[in-house]
Amino acid sequence: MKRPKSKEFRKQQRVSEQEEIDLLNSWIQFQPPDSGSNPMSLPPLTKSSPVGRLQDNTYSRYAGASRFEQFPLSKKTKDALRQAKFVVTTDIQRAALPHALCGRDILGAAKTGSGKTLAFIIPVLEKLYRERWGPEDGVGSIIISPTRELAGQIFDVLKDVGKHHNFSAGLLIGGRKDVEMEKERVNELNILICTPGRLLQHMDETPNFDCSQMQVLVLDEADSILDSGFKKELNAIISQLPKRRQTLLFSATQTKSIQDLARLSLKDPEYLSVHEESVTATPSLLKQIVMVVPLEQKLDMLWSFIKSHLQSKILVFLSSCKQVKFVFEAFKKLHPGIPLKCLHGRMKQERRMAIYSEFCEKRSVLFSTDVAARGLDFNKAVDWVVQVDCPENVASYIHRVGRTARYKSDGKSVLFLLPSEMQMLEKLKAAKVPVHFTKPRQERLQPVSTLLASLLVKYPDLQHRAQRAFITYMRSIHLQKDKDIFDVMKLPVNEYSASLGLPMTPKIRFLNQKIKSKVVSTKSILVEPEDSSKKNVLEVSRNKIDTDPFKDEEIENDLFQLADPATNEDKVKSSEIEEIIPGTRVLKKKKLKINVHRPVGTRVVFDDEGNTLPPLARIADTQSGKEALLLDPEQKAEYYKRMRDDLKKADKEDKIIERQRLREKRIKQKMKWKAGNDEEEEDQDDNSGSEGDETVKRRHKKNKVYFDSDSDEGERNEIAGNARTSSGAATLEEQEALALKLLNSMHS
Ligand SMILES: Nc1ncnc2c1ncn2[C@@H]1O[C@H](COP(=O)(O)OP(=O)(O)OP(=O)(O)O)[C@@H](O)[C@H]1O
Repeated sequence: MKRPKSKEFRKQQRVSEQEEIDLLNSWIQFQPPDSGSNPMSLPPLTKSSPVGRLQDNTYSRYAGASRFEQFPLSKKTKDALRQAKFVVTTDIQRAALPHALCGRDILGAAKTGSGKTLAFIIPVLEKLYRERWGPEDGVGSIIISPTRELAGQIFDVLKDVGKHHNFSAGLLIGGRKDVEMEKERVNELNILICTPGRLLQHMDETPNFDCSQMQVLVLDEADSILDSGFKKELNAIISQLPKRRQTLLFSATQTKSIQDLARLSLKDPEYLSVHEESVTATPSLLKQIVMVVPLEQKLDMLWSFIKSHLQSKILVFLSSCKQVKFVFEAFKKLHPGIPLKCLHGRMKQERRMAIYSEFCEKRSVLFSTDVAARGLDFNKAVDWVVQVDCPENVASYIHRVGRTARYKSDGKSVLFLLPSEMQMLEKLKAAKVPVHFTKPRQERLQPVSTLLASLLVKYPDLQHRAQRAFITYMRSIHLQKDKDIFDVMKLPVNEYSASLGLPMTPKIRFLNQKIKSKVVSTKSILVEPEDSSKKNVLEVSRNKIDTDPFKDEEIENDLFQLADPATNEDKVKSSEIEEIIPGTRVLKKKKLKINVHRPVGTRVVFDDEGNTLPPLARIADTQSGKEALLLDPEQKAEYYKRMRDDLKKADKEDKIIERQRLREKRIKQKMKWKAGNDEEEEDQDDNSGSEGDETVKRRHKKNKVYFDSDSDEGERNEIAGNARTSSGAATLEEQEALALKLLNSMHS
């Protein structure tokens, strides 16, 4: 009984769909926007204006319309938009939709969080609908995103707005294990949302993968995809796509390179930069602060910031995976009183997605590489974006801060600049980014470096992470293109290393050890005795939240003035900055000093007060008064011989432990590798750490060798001071006992 009825119903539906499509086509063609015009300049229709086919067989104007219902869109799309509470268009939607619906190529630029996703999702759905695209037609549209998370987010929007359509869509991103299943199904999918690497993998490996009929190509974050990082992949992809297609490019920072665009063979593209006339390049509700923070104070500043914003959702950008891992692990051990998370390109895809979703839902701090810099629209607003490391350029800055203050909501951001990076301020100003330059409140800083030093003593793994974080940071600065801003030779290497809690500055082999450390103000490093560190940890976490060096009212007044180091009352000269901001590592009474420049292999000996003793003083201890000064030369020689023997013995023991540790590490890594665990690839280059696509991993593999050597360096540094001796086959327990003994003897 039901069958004929449903057949009839389907037929009826087909007829009414065809009628709707005919109407839409006539409507679109009746009064298309002039080529080269920006529909934003047209007066909007009133809310009560008649829409669609009018009585005199004409159609209403849709160029310049400001409500979705006024556009020639299918009922299915309009219903979904209404249900998702999308009623009024944003500027970029108002500008782009009329041209896109006419089938024109578009190069669209609009501020972050201004609704670019809908500006391309709607035309994709409408084009395929009007073409009556079905399962048998295969791939009709390809949407490319630079990161997996962003691809996932676009997929969610597509599912939402396209829920009444019958298209099949697939999310093709790297890091997913079900690639074989994907290969079986990919030809049945109508809309592909993908990262470049995975798409290329299908083009290369999937039998009969066919996109020769595809209609619309979209590049979200187009400038990033057209960038040299994805050049090869994109060229290979484009070469397999039909020339006759519509191409839509969107980004908050658009490419203007003719060369880039030529690769895409755009046809008379419409350049729509809707906020070009705007006074600012960033969202108007975004309050932006820039602070000069010396490298060795960055973690103190970050810690203080987190401690004073425990009720906020904070996104923290660091320049490499290894830095993210180190800061996350170290701060987690210090229990700041707010959940901490981390996100970087070396994590398993499932975990990345889970962390992304958790951060959408909960108040927390997310430490991230640039993998979260573009496009992500965290569900519940991000309160603060903190850029601990300077972004590589202004575009990157704009995308990072754009994770807050999205679509009518407000937000705040703070950028830590090194004194040597002050040029960035000029560049931001030139790019119409309104930043407020402010000085950090030194008296309210909560130093964390000494706590880190204690943690590193307690957790050798963390020390390893700190070394890697140090090396990758140095390398990231070394590799930055903009040498006006980034100069590795200007970095206070030793102070920075000490601020991470490292007892010694790791060697930086890639610089051929050319870095000369600037005048080292603190020649000694501070080490807390273990129990005192515990006490300090507790004290820090108990600290009151009322010490906020970033108080918001400070930035309210002249937030929208461009900070001008030359005219601003906070006139900044690098030399002055160093005066303004004293070193953090102020010696405190009870702290112990260890001379980091002591000869290799020298043991540090402490007196009852906890002060370090030079070797002779140790002998003097056993003598009294003047006698101590008149030491018998023979006695002295004998003492030194004994000491050398002791050291040799200790070195031998150290060496055994270290070899064992390295062996275990290698075995562990092998097992991990065998198990196909692609997470936590410790020895890989993660200098950018910002990519989520496996293509990018491939790209980085070249560097892997380079970084492996850096890591070796780190390892060597860790064991610096230990003489090389033959290996002994001690058991793990014995090694541990030995290590414990050595540690105790060092601290007793
Ligand atoms: N017309 C609209 N009405 C209400 N909300 C909208 C509208 N268009 C988009 N939004 C919302 O605005 C937010 C930002 O949109 P979207 O992520 O598309 O911005 P974007 O311009 O792509 O940002 P980015 O440059 O960072 O990628 C989203 O939460 C989205 O749901």
